[in-house]
Amino acid sequence: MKNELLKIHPSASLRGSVTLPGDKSLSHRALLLAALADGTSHIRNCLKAGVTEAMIECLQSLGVALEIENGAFTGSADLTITAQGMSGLTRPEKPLYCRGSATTLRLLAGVLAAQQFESTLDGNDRLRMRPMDRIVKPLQQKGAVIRTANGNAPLFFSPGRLNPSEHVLSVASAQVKSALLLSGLFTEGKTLVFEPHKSRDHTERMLRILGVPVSEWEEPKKGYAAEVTGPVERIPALDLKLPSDPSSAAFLVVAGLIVPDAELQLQDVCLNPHRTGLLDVLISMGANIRIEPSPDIHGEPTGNLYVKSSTLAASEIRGDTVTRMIDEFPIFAVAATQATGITVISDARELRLKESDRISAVAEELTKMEAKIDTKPDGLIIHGPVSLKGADVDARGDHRLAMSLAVAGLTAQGETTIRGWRVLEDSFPHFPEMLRNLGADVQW
Ligand SMILES: O=C(O)C1=C[C@@H](OP(=O)(O)O)[C@@H](O)[C@H](O)C1
Ligand SMILES: C=C(OP(=O)(O)O)C(=O)O
Repeated sequence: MKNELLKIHPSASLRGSVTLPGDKSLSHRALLLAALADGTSHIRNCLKAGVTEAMIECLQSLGVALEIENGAFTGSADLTITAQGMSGLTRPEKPLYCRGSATTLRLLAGVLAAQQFESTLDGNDRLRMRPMDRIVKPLQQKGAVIRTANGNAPLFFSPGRLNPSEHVLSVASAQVKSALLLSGLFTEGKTLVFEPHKSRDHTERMLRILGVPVSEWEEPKKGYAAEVTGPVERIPALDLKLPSDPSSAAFLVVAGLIVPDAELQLQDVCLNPHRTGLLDVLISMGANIRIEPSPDIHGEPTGNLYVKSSTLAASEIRGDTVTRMIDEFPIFAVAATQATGITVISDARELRLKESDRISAVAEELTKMEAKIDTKPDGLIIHGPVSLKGADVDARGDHRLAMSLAVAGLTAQGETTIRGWRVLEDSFPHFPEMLRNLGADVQW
């Protein structure tokens, strides 16, 4: 098949300034809250990629009117969304298909659990393998009526009455926390969620700027609390310009560090403190990254990043840092192959439950490029620095693995070919083009 392979050759230099697509997590929340708002919302710089297209299609099936203003597939789009308020969604005629996006499915679950109509949430084969009990059980505890296929998608929702509830999560998860807080908007009384480490708090921040109070505190035994009180009668229409995605920025940050003569500027990146784990870790490893903060955008810290080629030293990562860089481990592993010493990642069992088993997949694919990586049940041990060798590698249906392998290819001797690379269109459709514009030798 034509264009089946992405081919990468080593790059001596990478230079330029880029604006990345809108943040994936913020785009999901903005779309969903706009679908519950009163009237017409405007979302600028919304991520326009596979995962948000899934959310857009699901919302259209729920009766929400969406217009994509600039139309072009640029990685971001300006959207106009017209909705009928908190009780304005309508019964979908067919199952809502979330492709491979757990964020889409889990956030929607929180809202569908509260509707007075039946609906079904489903996804692709990989999403059907990911654990959904983590949202289904607490939502059932609140009174939601949900049937599953053994704790996995598809999820079948029937009308139920939601009760106030308290949940103590065993693993920090912004998707689970957000699903519960969203269901709390439809619950008479309090919905309270504790998590052991604080995960990204975009839902809390966005609800607050829309005038919905969210209380947060910390308790010694139960952890970090987030609480909403419902029912919320009305959400005003949104008018938001979203900052760029730090998880997409991560690929260019690492490319800028490991390519020999590199100097990159990344504009308007979301710097929510629960997303900046990778930057903190890389800086502690000696990375030449300058962060220039700009004024907050709609309650989210934002800034420009300046990255230059660097010499890295190995690091140990565990605990809440894992939560703060949960999507960045595939690309972090590439950086660690170039760092002097042994990098150890622990407490990261969750990585086995993402788009791929990111512990095995990262180790196996980078080993094909002659990286020295051992796996543990809860993480990776990476020995560096090694001279990577170009190889024939596989994205395994995981957008973040595809882009990480492409960045590894920029420093590998010879040619790296990536099978199944188009999966990167799930979150960053213009990544290969952007790399090429910065001076990389990338072909497809
Ligand atoms: O809430 C979100 O937007 C997300 C939360 C994280 O998942 P978990 O909640 O499963 O940790 C992250 O991996 C995902 O890409 C986006
Ligand atoms: C894990 C991810 O997404 P999701 O859980 O939404 O599929 C990701 O984007 O890296």
